[in-house]
Amino acid sequence: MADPLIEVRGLGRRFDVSKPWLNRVLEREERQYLTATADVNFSIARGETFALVGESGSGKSTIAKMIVGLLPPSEGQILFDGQDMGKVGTSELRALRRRFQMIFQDPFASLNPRWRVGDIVSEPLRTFGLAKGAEVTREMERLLDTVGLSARDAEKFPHEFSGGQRQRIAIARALSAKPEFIVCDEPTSALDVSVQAQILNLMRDLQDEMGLTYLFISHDLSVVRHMATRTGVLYLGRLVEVSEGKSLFRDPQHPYTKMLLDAVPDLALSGRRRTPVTGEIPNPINPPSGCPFHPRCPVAIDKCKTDVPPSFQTPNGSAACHLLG
Ligand SMILES: Nc1ncnc2c1ncn2[C@@H]1O[C@H](COP(=O)(O)OP(=O)(O)OP(=O)(O)O)[C@@H](O)[C@H]1O
Repeated sequence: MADPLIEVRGLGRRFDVSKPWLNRVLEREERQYLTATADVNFSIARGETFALVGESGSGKSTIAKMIVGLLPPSEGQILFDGQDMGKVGTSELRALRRRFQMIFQDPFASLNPRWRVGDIVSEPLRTFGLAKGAEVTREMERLLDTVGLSARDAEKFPHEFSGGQRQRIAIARALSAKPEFIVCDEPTSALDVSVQAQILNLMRDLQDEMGLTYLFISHDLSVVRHMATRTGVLYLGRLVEVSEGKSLFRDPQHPYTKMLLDAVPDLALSGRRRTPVTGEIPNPINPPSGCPFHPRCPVAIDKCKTDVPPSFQTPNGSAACHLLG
């Protein structure tokens, strides 16, 4: 990819989930680690919406948090505009931080309930020195207008708004830092379906107007189909398939992607035979050897039990499956 804004290389994160020291000694247990993500690689081009999709616990939020610097990676690199985030100094990091923002699933939790909306939205303007004096108010009111709210809303508190309006406030706040890249972690999954569509359309309009780049995280394939320019499918912390545009939905390559799509009745099968959803997601503390999907895979071969599959080129992207090699 020419000139990606974000590059993620070999990104992994483990969590120490050991019992307290005394219990370990008494029960003769070793320390335990949970692998939330392992060897994740992808790039996001400027102006693109890269979606990460996967079931609960597949590692979506962990990746999002590492990218915005809320969680240090256990291994791998994150490059923002060519700069290795793990190697930049504090002042450079602060300057870079302004350029990427995050929108969370629950806007109520991410908005300070004791602050008025005007202060919430204008705080990044002051923090990053983007406006001074009367300019701050003018810019804050312009941002409220941009997201479909009004200047009168500036005096209110977050609890006076509906869920959709609160997400608009969170978007205005994110935009006030004048970011290039926004990580959207399940931004509409707490909202009613009709409100979801309004927020998704607002996000798309803002992207067109401002040339924003999105990492869009969702477990909802219908939402991903609406938003994504490219989609990555996560299974047990590993990226199993990446595909361009709508091709993931028309022509999925990885057996897990097929199973995931087939679990959604509204998504057309386009002539494929339905792959039945079988088995449970394994425990990430003790993941299967080889391909993590092999215990649930209807077409697994012996090699899948022993060897982690590399990523192979597919007609519209790549997929990590031995059968595609
Ligand atoms: N702080 C933590 N300590 C221990 N385990 C964690 C921690 N954070 C996440 N995990 C585990 O890491 C794995 C990935 O979690 P993550 O929240 O990234 O998944 P997700 O795909 O975002 O799921 P969801 O859609 O439910 O939020 C899960 O098994 C989760 O239990």
